[in-house]
Amino acid sequence: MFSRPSATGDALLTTEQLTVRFGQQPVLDNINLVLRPGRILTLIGPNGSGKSTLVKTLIGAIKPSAGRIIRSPDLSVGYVPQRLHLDPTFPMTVRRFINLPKRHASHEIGEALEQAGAEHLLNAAMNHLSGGQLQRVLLARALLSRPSLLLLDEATQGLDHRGVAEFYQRIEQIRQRSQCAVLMVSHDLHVVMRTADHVICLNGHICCEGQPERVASSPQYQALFGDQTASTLAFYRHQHTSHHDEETLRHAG
Ligand SMILES: Nc1ncnc2c1ncn2[C@@H]1O[C@H](COP(=O)(O)OP(=O)(O)OP(=O)(O)O)[C@@H](O)[C@H]1O
Repeated sequence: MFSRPSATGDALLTTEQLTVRFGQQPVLDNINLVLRPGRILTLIGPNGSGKSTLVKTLIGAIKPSAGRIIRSPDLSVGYVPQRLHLDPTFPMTVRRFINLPKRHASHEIGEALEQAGAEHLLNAAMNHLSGGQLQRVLLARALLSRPSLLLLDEATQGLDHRGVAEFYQRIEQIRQRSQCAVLMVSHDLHVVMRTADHVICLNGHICCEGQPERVASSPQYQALFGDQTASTLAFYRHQHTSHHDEETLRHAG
């Protein structure tokens, strides 16, 4: 599981007292986390709480002001960004986009697109993709590096409920198939509470973390997400009660 980095063991990536400032503005303070193979860690937090900054620091795009990141030699990162800025006047197919900056063999591209549910989009124009289709293409591109760690920064932004559920299902299938670790930034509190192994609630610093129910019932979480807490917890309990009932029924049957 994720734990404080006293013993990093088989960790893919560990941060120790990671701190980021933009000029004089502190954005991340004393972040300690451990990412282990095959686990799903979800980052939640209000707007501006430093989630994207943390992800960008982990991929090396932002230099920490203090602290350090320890990366395993086995670490290979696949990154799905929050946004993609493409010049709308510059036509580009998915095939071409996915071969940037490095060309890949056709069978590898086919496999990555299939895993991401985007096999039919190979010859589509990038600037004609819907939000959900674009996310799948970005996911396919991230999978091409055969990541041991998949980093997703609000990958479900703009998707409807069904799109969100499908996306999370797909990530779970990918995790099971490749045993990669997943770190995702999410505002989908309901889904987070159902799918994450470990949740970190960020607000410049880690204000609470642990298994979903523990986080959802913590005072720090409630202070940040108060109005959403009751429904999130109710949803979580309903899901678990339903699973429990199914189990009981199965055993009884
Ligand atoms: N390059 C930058 N230069 C200066 N300030 C920045 C920079 N990038 C982010 N910030 C600031 O750092 C803070 C954290 O931003 P960040 O994007 O990490 O938050 P977030 O939790 O991902 O927010 P959201 O949920 O809205 O995506 C914000 O106050 C933001 O304005």
